[in-house]
Amino acid sequence: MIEFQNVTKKYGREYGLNDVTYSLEKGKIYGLLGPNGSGKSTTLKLIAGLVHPTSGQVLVNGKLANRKIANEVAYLTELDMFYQPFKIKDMIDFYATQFQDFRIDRANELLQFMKLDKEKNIKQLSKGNRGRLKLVLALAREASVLLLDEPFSGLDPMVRDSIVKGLLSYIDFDNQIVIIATHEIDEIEPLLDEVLAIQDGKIIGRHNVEELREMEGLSIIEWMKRTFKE
Ligand SMILES: Nc1ncnc2c1ncn2[C@@H]1O[C@H](COP(=O)(O)OP(=O)(O)OP(=O)(O)O)[C@@H](O)[C@H]1O
Repeated sequence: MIEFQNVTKKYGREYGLNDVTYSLEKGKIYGLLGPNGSGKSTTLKLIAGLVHPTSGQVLVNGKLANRKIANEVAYLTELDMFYQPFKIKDMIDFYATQFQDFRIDRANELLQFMKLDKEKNIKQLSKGNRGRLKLVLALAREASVLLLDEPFSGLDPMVRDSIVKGLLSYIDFDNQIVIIATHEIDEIEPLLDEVLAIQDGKIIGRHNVEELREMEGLSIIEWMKRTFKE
């Protein structure tokens, strides 16, 4: 379980998050949706223990989220974090030394699925293939929390669909909490259990996706247009 308790994160005078309180349960896939600068990355960084709240606290599985929480949280960042002189296989080995829950057999399977050649140098990879490699590294871990920040950026629309479907087979639906922060809502709609709308550092709406569809007849995009207008 992830708990935000009156969490504020300020960067100088700027608010990244502004007094948010909510919790997320295991076994669900959440979409964190909002415009640029709304606080999506800040939210994920707080859960990953990479930044600290200015006030309030973030708990992951009952523990304060600090650097040590990286053992339990797999985080796909929007930034390029690759060490350029490495080959893909070196990156896989490096991750295996960093994280006990990293499964090399699963990484190899994912590399095949993503059509990546282990012998390729990282610096030779196109933006799309770097995006694929980031997904491989995050999904090869058996972490209780999986954070995906813009996981499909750089991937061409032709393959996004099949990659999104492929993702499903690497998610542990009973035990993992998955949070996907993205602008590409169409592709991920079938994956999501719940959506959270974030704006100006505040959660301004939260909904179960099936209920939206069945009871209100709304797609996520329609719900968002409504939520962000209010
Ligand atoms: N390191 C930083 N220093 C100063 N301000 C920051 C920093 N990181 C984020 N902010 C500010 O905090 C707010 C939230 O930023 P955040 O990156 O969390 O938004 P986001 O929703 O992820 O945006 P995007 O969709 O553009 O990636 C923004 O106003 C941003 O300018």
